[in-house]
Amino acid sequence: MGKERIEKVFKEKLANREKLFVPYIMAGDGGLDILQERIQFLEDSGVSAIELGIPFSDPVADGPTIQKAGLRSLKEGTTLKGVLEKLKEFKEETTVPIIIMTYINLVFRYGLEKFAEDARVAGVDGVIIPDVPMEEEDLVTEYLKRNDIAFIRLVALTSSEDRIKEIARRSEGFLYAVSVMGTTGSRKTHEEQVEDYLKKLKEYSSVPVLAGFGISSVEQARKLSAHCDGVIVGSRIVDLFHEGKEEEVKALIQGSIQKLEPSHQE
Ligand SMILES: O=P(O)(O)OC[C@@H](O)[C@@H](O)c1c[nH]c2ccccc12
Repeated sequence: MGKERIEKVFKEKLANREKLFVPYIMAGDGGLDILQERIQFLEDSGVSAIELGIPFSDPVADGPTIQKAGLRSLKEGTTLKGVLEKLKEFKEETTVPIIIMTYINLVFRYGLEKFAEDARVAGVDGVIIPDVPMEEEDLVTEYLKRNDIAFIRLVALTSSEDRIKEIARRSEGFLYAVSVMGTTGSRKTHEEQVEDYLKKLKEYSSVPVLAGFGISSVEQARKLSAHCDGVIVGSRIVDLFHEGKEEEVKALIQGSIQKLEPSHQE
């Protein structure tokens, strides 16, 4: 359970020459009653962990797809408390690591200490809180540490070398490399830049490095994970589930994992 579960599962998959795949889903999109079934489906499809979003009224880091999913979920009456209670109900049957993604406001409202404790009891292994900067993280990490929950850190393409080094040094569970693709500059230059960035992160980080943001196809997932340990896919998965295209979700996951053939030197 906890941080060790993430690290153990990831290590086993990597030792088995699989790339890591972490889907993001919005908790309560379609109602909390389907959460267990959805987690089970993803687990059976071979994911390495699940990033479970908590809906929030002011999701500053979310794109339009995830914002819409958040609104649907809020309409269903989803709360942080409700999600943790639901997870707790079936935690004995869940073997895939669960990572909660929430904004700090919701955590403050819940109570930091209580959140960390209730998350542990619910079987949560890690959390992502994108609006807590490195300079202010101690407040949160103290409680998470006590409950053995990994605080997953994000790095950006625009982070300075020193900042990248420091975040990588502190990383737990895995390092989330925000790798937005195809926005500025020529495609080639951009790809080279992302490649160097991921390679650098790999060098500094003692935990696996996963690339996320803007990945929606098997081709993109394979391209990026060639330079790191795997990928995180959010919006595409959220859309496919919403449209009822579960088989496409499975195909995206399984195509991206691309188990590597053992090399002849071994
Ligand atoms: O949706 P995308 O482009 O596939 O990117 C993943 C992302 O949505 C997911 O990890 C996420 C959802 N909300 C966030 C807020 C901050 C950081 C990350 C996230």
